Amino acid sequence: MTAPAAGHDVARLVAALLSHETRGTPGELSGRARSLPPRLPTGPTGLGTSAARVAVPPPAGDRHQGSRARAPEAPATTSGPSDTAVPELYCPPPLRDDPALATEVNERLLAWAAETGIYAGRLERVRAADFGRLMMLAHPGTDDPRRLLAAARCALAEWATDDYYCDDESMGSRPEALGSHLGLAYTAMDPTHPPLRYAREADQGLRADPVRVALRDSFAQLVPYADRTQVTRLRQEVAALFVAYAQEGAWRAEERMPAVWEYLAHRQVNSFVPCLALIDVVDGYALTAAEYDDQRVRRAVALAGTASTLVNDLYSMAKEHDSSGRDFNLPTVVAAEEQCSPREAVERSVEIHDELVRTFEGEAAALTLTGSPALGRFLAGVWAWLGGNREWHRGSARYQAASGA
Ligand SMILES: CC(C)=CCC/C(C)=C(\C)COP(=O)(O)OP(=O)(O)O
Repeated sequence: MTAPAAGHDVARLVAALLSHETRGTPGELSGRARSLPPRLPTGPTGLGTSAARVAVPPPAGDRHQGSRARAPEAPATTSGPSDTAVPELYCPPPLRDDPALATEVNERLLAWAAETGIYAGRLERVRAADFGRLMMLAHPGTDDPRRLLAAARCALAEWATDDYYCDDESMGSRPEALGSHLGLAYTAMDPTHPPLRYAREADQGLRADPVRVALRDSFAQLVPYADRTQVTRLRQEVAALFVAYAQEGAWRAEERMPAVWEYLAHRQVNSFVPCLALIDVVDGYALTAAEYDDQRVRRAVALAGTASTLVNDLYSMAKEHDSSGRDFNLPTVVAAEEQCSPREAVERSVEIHDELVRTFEGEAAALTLTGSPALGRFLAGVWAWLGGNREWHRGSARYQAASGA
């Protein structure tokens, strides 16, 4: 069964409820959520599960609520060919829509991208992709553009690593250079300590490439907001992301389509997990390293990270279809393995996505009951991130037009 997606009408209702009534306990909040229209997923819905629901985080201050919500939402399909149109997904709605805040973050991000040199000559496409809007939608717990920008810089630097080194030949990606590019990119996040006689060259090497400049600066600019354990956590997630970029490069070099299980293992790591890892940083609190590393929490984050990235697979299919044909996404991998039609592969991919989201929902709700308040807040932030991520993907020009940003 595919659950209906909640739309802006429900999101506005939630935002209104939260803006006036969020002072209660998570339990009270869940009680209110129960009285909302049944289309709003807030936690497990089976008998006896009402106490174990994910409490949605309060949206940031009133100035960004309600009145600036977007006009009626677009249909839950892409404008691509019908066999790649995206069916409804089991996913929460975005908790806010504040175009002014999105634009502010987007413009600041553009200025930063221009300083670093990433996407030179393509900044208009970056503007149109509207990563500021992604941050605004996915992090409803703050309306501070500086905090949203800190996360946006990291995301854009990670995206640029993918575009420049892995995905996009028109941006200079070369399969044979992938390993050496990723190796040096890592040093932008975790500086090398060369013997003195090589220090100058090493420094010049870091400055010579816009992706390295962007990665280094995105980490440097986290410092006012993130403690050391949070920075270490992000570095670890991005290092794993780079390993998965190399994995994808190997499939290209081998001209091999991975098995579905193998692709899913990959997409857990080549995923938006680095974005999820910054949720507490953006919202101004710190989940302890011990809780983030708890295997149950890692599992929940991995489930959400994979699901949110499968949303990317579904919405970027049309763009990837138009590219060199060397892009991987779940429907393509499913179609190859199951020898089914593109439409059937999309439907199977949606089932996989929905299962992951439902599993996250149930397990996060249980963890919220047993973990610290910070963990509950973090998991609610992940849930909100899922809703913002899906909303951005279905509207972003990045997935409507030719690739490049
Ligand atoms: C923001 C971030 C962590 C990005 C790194 C991983 C990444 C580029 C994705 C998860 C998106 O996947 P894909 O390479 O398919 O991206 P596009 O469809 O080209 O946007």
